[in-house]
Amino acid sequence: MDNNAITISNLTKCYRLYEKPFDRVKETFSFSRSKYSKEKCVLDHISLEIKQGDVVGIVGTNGAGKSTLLKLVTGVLTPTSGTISIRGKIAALLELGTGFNPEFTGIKNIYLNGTMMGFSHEEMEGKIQSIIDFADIGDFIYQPVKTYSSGMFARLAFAVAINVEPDILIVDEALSVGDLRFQMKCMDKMKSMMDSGVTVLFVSHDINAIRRLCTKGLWLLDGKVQTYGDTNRVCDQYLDYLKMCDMDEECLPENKDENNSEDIIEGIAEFRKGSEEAVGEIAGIRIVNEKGEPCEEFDLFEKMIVEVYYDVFDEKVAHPVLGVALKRIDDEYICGVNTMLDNEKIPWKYGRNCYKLCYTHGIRTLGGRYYFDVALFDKTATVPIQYRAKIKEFTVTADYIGEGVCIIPHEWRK
Ligand SMILES: Nc1ncnc2c1ncn2[C@@H]1O[C@H](COP(=O)(O)OP(=O)(O)OP(=O)(O)O)[C@@H](O)[C@H]1O
Repeated sequence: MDNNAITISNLTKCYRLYEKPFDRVKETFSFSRSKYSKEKCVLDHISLEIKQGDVVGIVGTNGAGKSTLLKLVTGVLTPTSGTISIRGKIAALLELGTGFNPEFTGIKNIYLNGTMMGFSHEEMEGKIQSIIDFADIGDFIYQPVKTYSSGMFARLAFAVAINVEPDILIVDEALSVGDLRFQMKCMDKMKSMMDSGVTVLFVSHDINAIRRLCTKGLWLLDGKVQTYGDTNRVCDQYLDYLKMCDMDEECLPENKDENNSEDIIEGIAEFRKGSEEAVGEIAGIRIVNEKGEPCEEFDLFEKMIVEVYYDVFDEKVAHPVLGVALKRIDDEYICGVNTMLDNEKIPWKYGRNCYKLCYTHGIRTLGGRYYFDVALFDKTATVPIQYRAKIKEFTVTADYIGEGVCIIPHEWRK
């Protein structure tokens, strides 16, 4: 038997969209079965296995289908096709209001929620005091929830969801509601639930929270699973996608499989004499690890060597300079170095030359996709002999979850 808490197979959720409200009536009563609607699939054949104890962070742009997925898992919505099988009791924190009756008091809603989760009245009696204490909304607990502020409402919803000892907890972006102290209290409680093996599905636009809390990441793109697996990898890919979106209207995701790996293995084209006026030309670069193996992926602390191959046609250039610029996929300039600044003299002999830049202590940027620009300059490092932008892309992987642009070497002291 598998140890899945949630198994989702071929799950699809579609809506019928009608241009005018009356079109729905026309379609229902049409003898010729004419269609007056368009079908919109917001989740498209999703299959997922979520193991017991997994804490899955779900990311995706607005409208990707995250909330719909959570609502289907909790049973608030029914699928158009496909199946979901659940093992254990679910508690859910969905959009404000879901699962609560506005006319009922807080207390009555607690019992109502408990019943929906499968607890008996007696079982809920044993839990009610801890829920009331956790919510901490004073006498409002005896008032109808329609009189609550959104903060009070969130407190009650949270208090119920995390005090009923669920096997599966589902949280849709709810943490941002309520005051800071309450958020910390909830986070504390959620963390201990995660540590005690509760399965969690957690939708958030806060990527750093997902990195810190989740054991797995799920990226939904247009109702489909784009990636599911290692949290950092999923977050890095998703962030790169967002950066690309900023740059590119079409917003196409990076498809790693399309990368031509032959290029890395075969390396650089042979020396060919350039045009009359050319004095030198960059043939290409290889990014290799400590063992000299070409790599596409580096841990942020891993030694990286950039081998720059260039062809010299005119040996008379005095003190040429080699520059290497590291940039993030969204063109953010991370770090540029050149041989003039470092008092290095590069070889400049007719034919193929090579000079290597070694990042001895690793790239130390946050995880994600980056690229190099490489250039040859005159001795002042201002006039380019040749500038090759975006000559090679690569990925930085990072287990250390810092924030910002790079991880500066550091230590803590008393
Ligand atoms: N009842 C409905 N009828 C038609 N379309 C709907 C309905 N409910 C949701 N949708 C559409 O389904 C898509 C997915 O919505 P969903 O709320 O799941 O996205 P989301 O990823 O949670 O987005 P957000 O980050 O903005 O909360 C959206 O395009 C939304 O407009």
